[in-house]
Amino acid sequence: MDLQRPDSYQGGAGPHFSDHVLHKTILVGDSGVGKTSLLVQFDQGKFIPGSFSATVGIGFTVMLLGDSGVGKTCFLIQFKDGAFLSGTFIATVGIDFRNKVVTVDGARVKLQIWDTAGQERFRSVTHAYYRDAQALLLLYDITNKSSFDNIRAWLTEIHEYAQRDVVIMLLGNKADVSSERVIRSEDGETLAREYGVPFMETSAKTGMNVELAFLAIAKELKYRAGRQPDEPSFQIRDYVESQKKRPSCCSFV
Ligand SMILES: Nc1nc2c(ncn2[C@@H]2O[C@H](COP(=O)(O)OP(=O)(O)OP(=O)(O)O)[C@@H](O)[C@H]2O)c(=O)[nH]1
Repeated sequence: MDLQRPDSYQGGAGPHFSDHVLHKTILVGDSGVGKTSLLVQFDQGKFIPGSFSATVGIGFTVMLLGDSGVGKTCFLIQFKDGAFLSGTFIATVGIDFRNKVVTVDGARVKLQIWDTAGQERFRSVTHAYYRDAQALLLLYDITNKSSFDNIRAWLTEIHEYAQRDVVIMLLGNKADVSSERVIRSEDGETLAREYGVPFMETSAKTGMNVELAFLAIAKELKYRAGRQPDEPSFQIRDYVESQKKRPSCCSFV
């Protein structure tokens, strides 16, 4: 396999993405062969010895789901690197992943985030990964009605393939494109309430609520993993409602 960095790649920390080209590559192989180390070496130009998750102490797996083109890859890259991939849209093939460590109430929590292909033809591949996920971020595109209409079908699949107590969050992405909005924020809220899941609108372009989505998930999972006696109870829906930002302009056509 010949891994070519994009022309704009300069090495080191920080985003260096070409505006026009996005290469998507999947690393496959048995557990422990060094897929993560290879990815870190390519991304940061260094080898991190020892077990990453062992060093961090606590880790969770989060999966991004939703129709093709809703912005899952951009959402992940905005969270991981603080950059937005504009330009040509290249659909994800199969599954891809990134790690990021976040700090929750003073503790370091590693999130391993799986970016799945939204296209129907990859569904059987992605189903195989559902059971390993502790949280699912389910995205639709506020400018694309069918991506919203398909949320019920996604939830049916989730109930069929995922863990019974998986944490689910519904996200209406591309909230920055208010002029092309076709799904009202209230519609997202109503659907989320019906299924008892937290909801917010996000923008992988501006970064609105992107970090909050992952932080809320990390808080909920850490809370579930081992609540300390003096720790107050954590309600993810209340937390999201109190913290989320709303799009500044709410024009609706
Ligand atoms: N304006 C705007 N565009 C976005 C946003 N998120 C993604 N896009 C654009 O939407 C297109 C699709 O984004 P991707 O992140 O590749 O979509 P995906 O959900 O990963 O698609 P699949 O890999 O096929 O499942 C790209 O052209 C992005 O630039 C957003 O928040 N705002």
